[in-house]
Amino acid sequence: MKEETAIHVENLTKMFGDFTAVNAISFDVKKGEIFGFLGANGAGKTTAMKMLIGILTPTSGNADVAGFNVNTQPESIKKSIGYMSQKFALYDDLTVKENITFFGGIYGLTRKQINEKRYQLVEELELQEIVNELVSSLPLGWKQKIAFSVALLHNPKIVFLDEPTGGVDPITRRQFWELIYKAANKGTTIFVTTHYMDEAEYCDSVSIMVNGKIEALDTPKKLKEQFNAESMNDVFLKLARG
Ligand SMILES: Nc1ncnc2c1ncn2[C@@H]1O[C@H](COP(=O)(O)OP(=O)(O)OP(=O)(O)O)[C@@H](O)[C@H]1O
Repeated sequence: MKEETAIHVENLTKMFGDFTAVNAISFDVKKGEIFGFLGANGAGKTTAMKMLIGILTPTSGNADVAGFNVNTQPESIKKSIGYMSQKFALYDDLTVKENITFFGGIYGLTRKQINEKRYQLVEELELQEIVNELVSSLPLGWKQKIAFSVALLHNPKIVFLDEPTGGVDPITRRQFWELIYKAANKGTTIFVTTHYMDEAEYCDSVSIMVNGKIEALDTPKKLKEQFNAESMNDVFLKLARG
C-alpha cells in the first residue's frame, strides 16, 4: 500500500447466506481526502463500512485501512480510526464535559490529554455555555458537531461518518461540513455516507453503490460530465434509481 493511500479495497465481498450484500467492491481513498460513499437504501453501504472498520469479517476480498489489514488486523484498525453514526453517538444522560472525558478515557488518552482536548474543543466549537449541560438538552445539530469532535479526540488517521447529518436543516449541515473540511485540511481522511446530494458535491471523490456493487466513482465534477447531469442529485437518480 502506498504511503499516501489511506484505504485500499480489493474485491471486498460480504454474503449473508445466499444474499450478496457487498459484491466485490474495489477502490482507493487518498490520505486527507473526503470520500463520499453513496447508495440508495439497502445498497450495502453500512455492510461495507462495517468491514472497513474491522467489526464485520469479509466473506472474501481484502482491504487495508490506515495501513492495517481488515482480515488479519481488525483490532489495530479500530485504534487508528474514528467512527460516528446517527445511531451511535454521545450519551444523552451525561454532560458534554462528561462525554468528552468518558470517550477520551475509552480512546486511551491520559487525564492531561483529555483536559487539553476538552479546552481545545470548547474553544473551537464555542461550547462555553453548554459544556456542563446534559447532552439530551441540546439540539440535534449540536449533538452531531460534538459527536464528530469526540470521534476525533484520539487524532485518528481516518474518520468514518455514517449519515452524520441526518435530520438537521441545511445551514446546520453546512456548519457540520466546515468541521469536516477543517479535519481534512489537517490530514485526516474522511469516509462519509450521506443521503443528501448537496453534501455529495462537497466531497473530493464520490462512489455510488447499486445493489452491492460500485457503479460509479470519480470527482463530483467528472461524474456530472460522465452522466451529462447538472447536479449530483441527477447523477444519483440516473444511476442509483435506474
Ligand atoms: N446481518 C444481516 N443479515 C442479513 N442481511 C443483511 C444483514 N445486514 C444487512 N443485510 C442486508 O444487506 C443489504 C445491504 O444492507 P446495508 O445496511 O449495508 O445497506 P445500506 O446501503 O447501508 O442501507 P441504508 O442506507 O438503508 O443504511 C440489505 O438488503 C440488508 O437487508
